Amino acid sequence: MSRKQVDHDYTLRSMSNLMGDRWKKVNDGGERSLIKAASSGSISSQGAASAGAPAPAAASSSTNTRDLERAARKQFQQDVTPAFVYVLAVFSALGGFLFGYDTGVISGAMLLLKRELDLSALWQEVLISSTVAAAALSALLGGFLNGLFGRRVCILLASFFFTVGGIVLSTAPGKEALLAGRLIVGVGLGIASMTVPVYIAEASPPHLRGQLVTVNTLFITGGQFTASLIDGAFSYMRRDGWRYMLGLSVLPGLLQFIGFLFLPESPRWLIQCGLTQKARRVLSQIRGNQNIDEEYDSIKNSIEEEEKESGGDGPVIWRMLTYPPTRRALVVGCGLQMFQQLSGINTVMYYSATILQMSGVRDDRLAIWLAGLTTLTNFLFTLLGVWLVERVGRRKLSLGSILGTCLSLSLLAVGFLMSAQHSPPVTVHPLDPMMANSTCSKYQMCEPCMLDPRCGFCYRENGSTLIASSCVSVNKESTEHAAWGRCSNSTLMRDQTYWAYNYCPTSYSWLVLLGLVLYLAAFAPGMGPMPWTINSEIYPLWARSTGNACAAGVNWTFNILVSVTFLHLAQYLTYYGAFFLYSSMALLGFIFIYGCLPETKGRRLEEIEALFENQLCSCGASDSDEGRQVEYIRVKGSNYHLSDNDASDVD
Ligand SMILES: O[C@H]1[C@H](O)[C@@H](O)[C@H](O)[C@@H](O)[C@H]1O
Repeated sequence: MSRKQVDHDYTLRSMSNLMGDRWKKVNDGGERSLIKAASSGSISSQGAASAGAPAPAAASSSTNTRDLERAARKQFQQDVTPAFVYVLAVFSALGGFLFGYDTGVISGAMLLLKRELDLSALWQEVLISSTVAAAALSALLGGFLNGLFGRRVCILLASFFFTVGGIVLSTAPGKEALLAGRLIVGVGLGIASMTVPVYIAEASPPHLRGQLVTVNTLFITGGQFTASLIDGAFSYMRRDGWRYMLGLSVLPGLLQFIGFLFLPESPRWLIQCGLTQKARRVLSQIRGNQNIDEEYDSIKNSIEEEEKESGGDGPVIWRMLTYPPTRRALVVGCGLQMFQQLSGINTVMYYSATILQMSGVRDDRLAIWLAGLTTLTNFLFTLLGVWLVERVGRRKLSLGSILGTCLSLSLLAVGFLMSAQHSPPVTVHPLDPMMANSTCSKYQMCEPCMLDPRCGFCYRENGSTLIASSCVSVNKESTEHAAWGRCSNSTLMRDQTYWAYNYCPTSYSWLVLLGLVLYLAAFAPGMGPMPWTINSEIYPLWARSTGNACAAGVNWTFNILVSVTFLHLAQYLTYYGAFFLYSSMALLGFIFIYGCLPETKGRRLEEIEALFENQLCSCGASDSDEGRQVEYIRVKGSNYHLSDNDASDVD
């Protein structure tokens, strides 16, 4: 399949409203082809009919024509996109919002929780990572549930888990109940993360599919931003503030649950299950006043064909692995998710507060609010992705994004390297009153001192010079203070005395800050959303839920792997080593995407399987006509050709 071609039945009703008199002005010969065929030989059965139309009109009419074409496109898209599809996408994307909210809110909640419930470091780790681990497992299980019960039931199930989890968390009497709540929320996250993109993709018309699925990632980053605002607001409430932070997720969970009691099942899943009458009803409901015969037939035919081709019995995953096109799609889908996480997004987000502290923001509260700026930047640049996805396509967007990610990670690494090379020396070595010869007092420079998780750097600042700097053991209860000495509590910390844990004061912080901003600007529009969007469209229907389940499972697994290993990585490789490593991962990701990802923009879900029929990594050869979007509308036997690229003429 080399060219996208959408063939819609279209009544003259809306077209004639639109063209009215102008049509009469340029035509006096009754109904015939309005626009000549695509200049570069976009011949199809319908296109061929157009090609036989009379010669092009004079150049003077070309401006009119372009206006006409633009207006026709607008009208066409308005008619094929009833508001219902948007309602459906927004209610589904609440799952994305909860994904972002529940993964983001925990860092702020933990600051309060650890004090109030006296949590050990192990319990803190367990509470944070249990959700991600549960999500990884339930995403895999979600594939099975999706195939069995359908997308709608799975989304209902996920929102039920979000709601119950939120209630358990906000009323938890102790850490065990908190763990139960976090696990329940994690199960919801896994199911929602794999189901929502599939559901939106299956309900959307092809020209909007990328945008609407990308909206789900916009909701993820929106959820992360909201979580940072809520964390900031409730951080002032020392007692029980965490109950509100964790419990507020009940509201969107409940809203989604109620919404989905009324929203329909995916028509594609219904057809697959043989519920054809219901599928027809749903399809015409979500396509508004459109004639759905052609779309319905095309889905039905391709399901029948797919089933014949993929053949054989056995578990879906086995059939996927033994059938070359789905095996290739699975490699691409899982590879994208893996490289998304290996590019270190969650480390960068998590580490942003420290990066800000390095830049001289010393007030804790201010650092929390400023960390909100990081999540806001992530959100705003994802918005750019929503705008770009249908304009430049998935492949170019992913390639540009991962290249930018790779370069900005290198800049971050250089920033850390410069900071390390100009690391301030330890000038005083006070004796540790508790353990006379602790390791901390042996360090001569700030860099090794801060890389050791047991130590922190205590110093005074006189203008821009550091004086009386020492490396001291950290307080075991809270990393905000030293275990002893002048940095051990706020009252002793007068006269420009500061405690730096996890970072060193540096004059190169601007470089790190610049790297952070560029990183988010590059990652968020492409590598953030594209793995989800592309996975929702590259598998044939019979393999879609399993394919998405595997890819989401890979995403969550690498998420936990990268975040759990970061501090150890930093300890062994230093910060700049860790960021250079992420940068090389992004470079590998670039090569992978360049070689293996075909363009899926504008194609019908049923056409996409053909893109994976050839050898796996053919450097995008299958999308030679990428960007050419050709849509045909049948106007009582005539052909209207909408082309993005041509200045077509009216005959
Ligand atoms: O696509 C999302 C998004 O980019 C988030 O910001 C990130 O935290 C998730 O891990 C990722 O899957």
